[in-house]
Amino acid sequence: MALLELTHVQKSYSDSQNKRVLQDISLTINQGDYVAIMGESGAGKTTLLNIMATLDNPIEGSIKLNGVETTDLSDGKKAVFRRENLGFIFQSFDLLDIFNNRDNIYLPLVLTKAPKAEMDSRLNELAPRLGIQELLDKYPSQISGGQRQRVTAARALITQPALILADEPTGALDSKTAQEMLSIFQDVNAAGQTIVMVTHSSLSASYAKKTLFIKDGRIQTALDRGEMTQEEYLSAISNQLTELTKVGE
Ligand SMILES: Nc1ncnc2c1ncn2[C@@H]1O[C@H](COP(=O)(O)OP(=O)(O)OP(=O)(O)O)[C@@H](O)[C@H]1O
Repeated sequence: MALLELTHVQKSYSDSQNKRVLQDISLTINQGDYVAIMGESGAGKTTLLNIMATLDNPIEGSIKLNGVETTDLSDGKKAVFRRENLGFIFQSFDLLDIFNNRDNIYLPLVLTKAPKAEMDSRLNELAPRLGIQELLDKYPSQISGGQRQRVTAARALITQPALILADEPTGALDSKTAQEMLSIFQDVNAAGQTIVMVTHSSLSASYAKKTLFIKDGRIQTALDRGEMTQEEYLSAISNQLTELTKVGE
């Protein structure tokens, strides 16, 4: 079933001489997909993710999430829609320093008036997996960037959203913690949640089921993992990235 459908999406920013940052993006993400988005710096990956997230509007095109045309929603409705359908692991969507980490993680559930016992039981399951038990009573300003990233992941995962959107989720993590985060993503994906992840890391992308390569605001190519082992997929992704940088040289 199509969870997210982008049709002929175009984007330019008014302060960049109307250069098309996204040229003509059409893609479908089905329920249960795990999609990595790769491409060089400035290719348009974060812009695309922000548009999928309803945090930014395209200048042309349609975005349907769960069958709802999100470009037509008012800002208030978009906020409710995001809360009900999406989980964000974005650096720009940082934790609030007025709350400790536990309350930051609970916040999206508090907004949906979830019972406290339910919040506790979900956090008790997530916290050890993300290695954040010791951090829950601290405040975001008291922990490192990588630790904040893990707390942010808990905040995104605790609502069990239909679609998890992640921008460089392993960027600030050491390799062991990065592997942990990716294995959690694999588990939640196996349990039916859909993930879209922007990454510069071929290794991170090799955990996904499909990788989209963006160049100059267009999807240049897509690579399905299919029956490949993770090692074979990693090598295919690395080769594709090399090809991508060659084109137009
Ligand atoms: N708010 C903005 N206003 C003006 N131009 C922007 C804005 N955000 C991004 N851009 C421009 O749009 C283009 C695509 O940026 P985007 O951040 O989407 O790329 P990216 O592929 O995510 O890059 P990176 O890997 O470096 O994060 C770049 O040329 C960038 O300078």
